[in-house]
Amino acid sequence: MIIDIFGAGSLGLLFYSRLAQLEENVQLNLWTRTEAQAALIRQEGVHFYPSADAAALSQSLSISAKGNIQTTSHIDHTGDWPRADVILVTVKQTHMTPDLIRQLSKRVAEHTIIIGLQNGVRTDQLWNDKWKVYAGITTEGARKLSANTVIHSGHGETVLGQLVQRNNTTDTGYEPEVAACRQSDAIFLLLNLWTKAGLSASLSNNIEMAIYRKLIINAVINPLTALWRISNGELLNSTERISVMRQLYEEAIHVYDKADIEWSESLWDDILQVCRSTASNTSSMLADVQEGRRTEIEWINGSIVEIGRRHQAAVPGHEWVCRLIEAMTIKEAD
Ligand SMILES: NC(=O)C1=CN([C@@H]2O[C@H](COP(=O)(O)OP(=O)(O)OC[C@H]3O[C@@H](n4cnc5c(N)ncnc54)[C@H](OP(=O)(O)O)[C@@H]3O)[C@@H](O)[C@H]2O)C=CC1
Ligand SMILES: CC(C)(CO)C(=O)C(=O)O
Repeated sequence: MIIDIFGAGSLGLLFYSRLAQLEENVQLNLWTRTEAQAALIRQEGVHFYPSADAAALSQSLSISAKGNIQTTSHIDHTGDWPRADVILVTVKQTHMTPDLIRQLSKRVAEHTIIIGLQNGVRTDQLWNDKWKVYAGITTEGARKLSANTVIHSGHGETVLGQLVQRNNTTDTGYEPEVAACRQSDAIFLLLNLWTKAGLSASLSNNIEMAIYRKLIINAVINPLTALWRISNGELLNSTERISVMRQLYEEAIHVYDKADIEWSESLWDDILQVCRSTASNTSSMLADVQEGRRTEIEWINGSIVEIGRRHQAAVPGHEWVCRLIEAMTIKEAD
């Protein structure tokens, strides 16, 4: 099986390190942005900490480079390479440019499955509608320490479900009846490999619900941790913080109701539980702000604002956090 990974950041290096350890007949192609990173990984491989505890004890595994490690700009010179069976897209929403999609298209054949692992949702039409695109909603935690060092900081699970794209007349951009879609054999092979690699994954018949559940979790936790510069667990340390979280939550479910987006009664408790179970985490948005990188706010709270706008539902809290976060990072943005 040929598996391409686009983006050698935290998640990309995690999947690469896990899959590279398999004895199975897997051809890996890892696509980086810079030649410096590709050269370093080709030369030294990846230093992989399989857990946060292993990182605390400085016990990393040395993963030798396996397969091809190249920059995405090299992709135009790989015309005769066999196309990928599976493409894991592990760049951020901010990196999903038309140029990246064009480069990725060079690796796509009719049978190729593309799995996007981004947080947040897009309201624009990104993918070629002939491609088999899946969403991967993951609670795995990964943290890149250097260009070739990564920690598997939290063991979670990944839910995969096929997105059936349709035209722009809908709220979500995707058909909900994914159960009807024929799941390709490659996805089952991938799930099997994923399990052998020590990762947990399953297929969902209602990926929409998983996507919008994760969206609210991120929309409540990420901007507030970034604004207050606190860990996820510290959100629960005062009633004032919890009441701001609650406002964002209530605005979001009001929008979901107006837009007919399904949500579960346990959602508020789920958010509190994520704060507890990832208590020491630096949220990805706080990490972006600390590093001066552009955040994914536009695809997280920004999508809630956009759906609210289309359904005349007021979302002042989400509008404010978008403005506050955008103003925090704008001068550092690349
Ligand atoms: N990390 C985690 O635990 C989780 C992350 N997610 C989601 O997964 C996505 C990825 O997150 P994460 O791995 O943390 O992000 P990172 O920023 O660590 O990784 C993104 C990588 O994409 C690379 N990249 C950017 N543009 C290109 C390009 N044109 N060609 C090739 N590579 C490129 C970046 O390279 P460079 O560094 O050189 O710019 C970077 O290494 C996000 O949407 C995030 O919200 C979801 C759940 C958990
Ligand atoms: C679930 C959560 C909030 C964990 O940190 C996350 O997905 C993120 O930081 O982006």
